[in-house]
Amino acid sequence: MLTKINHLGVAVTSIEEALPFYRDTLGMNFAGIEEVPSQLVKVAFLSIGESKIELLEPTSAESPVAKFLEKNGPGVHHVAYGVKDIEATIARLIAGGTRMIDTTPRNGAHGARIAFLHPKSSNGVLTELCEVHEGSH
Ligand SMILES: C[C@@H](C(=O)O)C(=O)SCCNC(=O)CCNC(=O)[C@H](O)C(C)(C)COP(=O)(O)OP(=O)(O)OC[C@H]1O[C@@H](n2cnc3c(N)ncnc32)[C@H](O)[C@@H]1OP(=O)(O)O
Ligand SMILES: [Co+2]
Repeated sequence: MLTKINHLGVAVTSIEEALPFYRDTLGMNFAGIEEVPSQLVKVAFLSIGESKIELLEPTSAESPVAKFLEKNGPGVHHVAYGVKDIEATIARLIAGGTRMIDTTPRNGAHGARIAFLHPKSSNGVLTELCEVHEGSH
């Protein structure tokens, strides 16, 4: 069902201020910045080997990330797992009683299709499914 961890989402107040730590101090590969209007965030991707860190900056006070930052300050926001067939995975989770935030896929970064599980249904960890195809994302 899940293939591997696709990325870890980290909430930041400013990508510009957070980026030097990841790119320069830790030496991760900076893969660019993208705005994702459907989620009201701007994201920066950094890669290390097969793994990625997604820095999330809210673009509006209504953004889920703005609410998270208000409550918790900057920090780890979600874990995203790669899946091959997101509809089938969502259906299987719903059938098993998991509470989904998204019952149908939404558009995420790089045009990937994503869906979130509610943290109350995943032991307090906001969890994202991310449909990934070979050679992309
Ligand atoms: C670009 C894209 C991509 O990868 O391609 C992305 O990742 S976009 C990443 C940004 N997008 C998203 O996060 C979309 C999915 N998230 C959401 O829909 C929302 O943030 C919810 C997770 C439903 C929370 O919204 P809500 O309005 O209910 O906020 P709330 O503060 O009242 O939270 C309700 C309960 O969930 C907990 N909660 C909230 N956010 C959490 C998080 N990130 N991790 C763990 N727990 C979390 C709160 O502490 C609270 O628990 P207590 O009740 O115990 O106090
Ligand atoms: Co994400």
